[in-house]
Amino acid sequence: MFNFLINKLKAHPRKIVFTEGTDPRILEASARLLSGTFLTPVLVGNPDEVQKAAEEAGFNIRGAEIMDPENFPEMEKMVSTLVELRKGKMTEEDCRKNLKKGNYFGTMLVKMGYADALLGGATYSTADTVRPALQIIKTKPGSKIVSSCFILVRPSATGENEVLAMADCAINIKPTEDELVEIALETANTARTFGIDPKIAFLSYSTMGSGKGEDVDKMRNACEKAKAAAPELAIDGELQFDAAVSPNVAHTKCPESKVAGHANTFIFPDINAGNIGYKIAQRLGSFDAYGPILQGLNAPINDLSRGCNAMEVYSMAIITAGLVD
Ligand SMILES: CC(C)(COP(=O)(O)OP(=O)(O)OC[C@H]1O[C@@H](n2cnc3c(N)ncnc32)[C@H](O)[C@@H]1OP(=O)(O)O)[C@@H](O)C(=O)NCCC(=O)NCCS
Ligand SMILES: CC(=O)OP(=O)(O)O
Repeated sequence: MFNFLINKLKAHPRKIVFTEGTDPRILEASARLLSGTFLTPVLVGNPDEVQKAAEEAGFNIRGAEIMDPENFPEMEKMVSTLVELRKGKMTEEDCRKNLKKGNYFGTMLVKMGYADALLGGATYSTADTVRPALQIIKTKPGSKIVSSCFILVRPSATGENEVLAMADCAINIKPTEDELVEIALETANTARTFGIDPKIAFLSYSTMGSGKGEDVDKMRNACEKAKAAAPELAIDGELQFDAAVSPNVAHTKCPESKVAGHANTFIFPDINAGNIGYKIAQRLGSFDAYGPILQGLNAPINDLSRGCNAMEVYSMAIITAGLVD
């Protein structure tokens, strides 16, 4: 599934920071990455503790770099760089305190070029993983917000993977109409990267006016704005999930829609729906979930679900570093 990213990394090997260097899932994924030699793990933590955790868990992490915020030779330079970046928003004392934590320290390792990418969130919450990136790395030119998308993969009976994209399941709590448009267009790009020809459904509890309410209006308006912004894309809404994915239901509820019944890229109205929706697909629908993949950020930094396993960490590391331009 991710061979295209592995091949890219083989041509340009990278370094990826893991902010939770003693977590057994991170250590297992690191050992696996080290055997591939295309991605060097940079494990944040005390070297003795990281080595001890690796030995106890039985993983060989020879070749990994271990960086300890308590003993980092360039810490003074890092503090002054962060003070400058957060001028008026963080005092020097705040910066020193924050840089003792793996999330801020790791993000600054990327910002200052010690590493190419970062993956965190095995134990940190999404907010604590993403906040340093929002504050320090910022949005890339042309993006107003950072959003996120999940790629969901399920092997099908025909042997071909079923691949879907879902957004925003992790970052923007109550996106506005314009933010939903940006989320949809970014997600279409991410979907294409993973081989999906995006058919985008703006999801709701209503199909084409069958239900009423301001949340319905928001999804319909956002859908119309997205169509106007990207007329070349297949976009429709507002659609209920059954109308979006089932040709039979689509035939009954909205036979004129070209997206309904065949949608593969789903835009949720808010994070409640999105986060619950992707976890239902993952836990009850037998989909593997890769994400949240951050979109619109100025450097490749990604989050993990705290419920992740070592194989998901391994795949997310490849996705994160493989998306470096
Ligand atoms: C992402 C999130 C942590 C940001 O919230 P926050 O830290 O309270 O954000 P703040 O409003 O204090 O903003 C912090 C900085 O991030 C920036 N920011 C916040 N949200 C942003 C977004 N979506 N895109 C770009 N920048 C953003 C702000 O502009 C601000 O920058 P500044 O300090 O340089 O001015 C918050 O939206 C959140 O908790 N989202 C849900 C996370 C979650 O629980 N997901 C479920 C599990 S995956
Ligand atoms: C993405 C997500 O839901 O993360 P967590 O499970 O860690 O809250």
